Amino acid sequence: MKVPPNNKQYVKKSTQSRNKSLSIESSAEIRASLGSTQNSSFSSSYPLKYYFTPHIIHLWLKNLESIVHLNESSNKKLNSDFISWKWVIHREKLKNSSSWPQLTKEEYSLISSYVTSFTFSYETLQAISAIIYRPPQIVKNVWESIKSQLNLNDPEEENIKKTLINNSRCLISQYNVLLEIEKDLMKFDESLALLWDKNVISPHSHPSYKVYNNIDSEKLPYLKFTYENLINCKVKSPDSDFNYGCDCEDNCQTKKCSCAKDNDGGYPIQNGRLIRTDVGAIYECNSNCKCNKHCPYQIIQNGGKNNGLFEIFKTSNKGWGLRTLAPIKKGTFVLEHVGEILEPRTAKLREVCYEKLDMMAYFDLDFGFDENEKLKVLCVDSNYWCGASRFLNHSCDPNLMTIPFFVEHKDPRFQRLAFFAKKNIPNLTELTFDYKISSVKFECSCGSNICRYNKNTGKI
Ligand SMILES: C[S@@+](CC[C@H](N)C(=O)[O-])C[C@H]1O[C@@H](n2cnc3c(N)ncnc32)[C@H](O)[C@@H]1O
Repeated sequence: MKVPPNNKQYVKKSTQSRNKSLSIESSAEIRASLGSTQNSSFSSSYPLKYYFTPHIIHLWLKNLESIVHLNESSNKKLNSDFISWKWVIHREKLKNSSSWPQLTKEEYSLISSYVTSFTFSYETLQAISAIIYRPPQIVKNVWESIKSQLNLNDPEEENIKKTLINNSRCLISQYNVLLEIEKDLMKFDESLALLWDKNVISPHSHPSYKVYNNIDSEKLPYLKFTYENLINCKVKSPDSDFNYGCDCEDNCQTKKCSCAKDNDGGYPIQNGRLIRTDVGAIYECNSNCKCNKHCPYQIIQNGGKNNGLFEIFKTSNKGWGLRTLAPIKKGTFVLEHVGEILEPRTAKLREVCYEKLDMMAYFDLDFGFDENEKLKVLCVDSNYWCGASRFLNHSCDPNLMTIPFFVEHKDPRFQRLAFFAKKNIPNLTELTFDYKISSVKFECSCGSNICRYNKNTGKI
């Protein structure tokens, strides 16, 4: 079985941490919830993270999200059952057994508690399967037998459809996605050991960035490249009160422009360069404004698609990295950090999964929010849907810095993230920024002589 040379993917980029409320014991559990009984192939001495490509993790998470997003009260019961020690221990035991033992009384009564309080649905079935770590078919059989004892109707295909239709449109679209995902995951089950075999996994996605590897034979993982944020369907639309623009008749040539005034101390980019670094966030003109794209307050939004200037390359000690193929002047907008925008509950769920796999790939969009407003804070996940910035490594002496910015929606939740050059950056230099990780455990290979994590130079 082949194991990738370096599959450490991410570290947490936000300084704010969240509490755990849902625990995912192992991916085998999810496979079990999808009907696989071949859990023995999964036990191995290799850490779980070695088995997962960003694509697989993405599919896996999507499936899990559809399970836990039923409704508030259903979720409460499902979550508390999922994390209760009783079922955690139970799952551990089942994971180590080579065949499925007979259903226990406790498992039966757990299923029973759902039959009496929940409407049958595909999602509930999967969630129960995940809690007790049994294939959904077993759970379904028990569900049906309990229903018939209670003299209730058997779950029919039509009933399932009706339940789904009664739920939100979002859930219906998820149902189809779920079926697709299930197919994919079944394939994944069969070829688990081959996942990292270069002959089987050829590069599927074709980023429009150059890719260069003179270190080893590893190919770029299968990712979905995007230039714009993709908004997850569970995220509430921006508040329309914040969709406004300026009335400038002169293409914003005077400082009277109301968008420019949104910026503390005035619009901070002049002649294409950031003139102040103490800006909280940058506000730009947008399609609601009377100006055209030649207005001086539309710099970031017009520079984001410059993908010819970067190269994704293999570093000797940090996995893949990103470097510039042209010199960059201090203060220039370099690129936007894009990915999938998630609402806090989905983000929290993914965080738990990523933590288990020791790979974090998200930014909290928390600029301007205080500690009490965490439930409003959206998050960018760039594990799978991503831009070139996904490959930016950490440095304690970075050449990039992040600044939030707003264009179309000035709704504070929908802030976007821009990387600006902190210094003049010569051609072929690796682009880096400071992840601001507080953990002492971070094994930093930035190589800077002011490295905070290095025993000799560090302060952390
Ligand atoms: C956002 S990803 C960057 C791209 C990554 N190198 C890759 O190959 O996909 C973050 C991950 O890169 C690696 N990394 C980034 N900066 C690093 C550093 N200074 N020292 C060691 N590893 C680093 C860690 O494995 C981290 O989890």
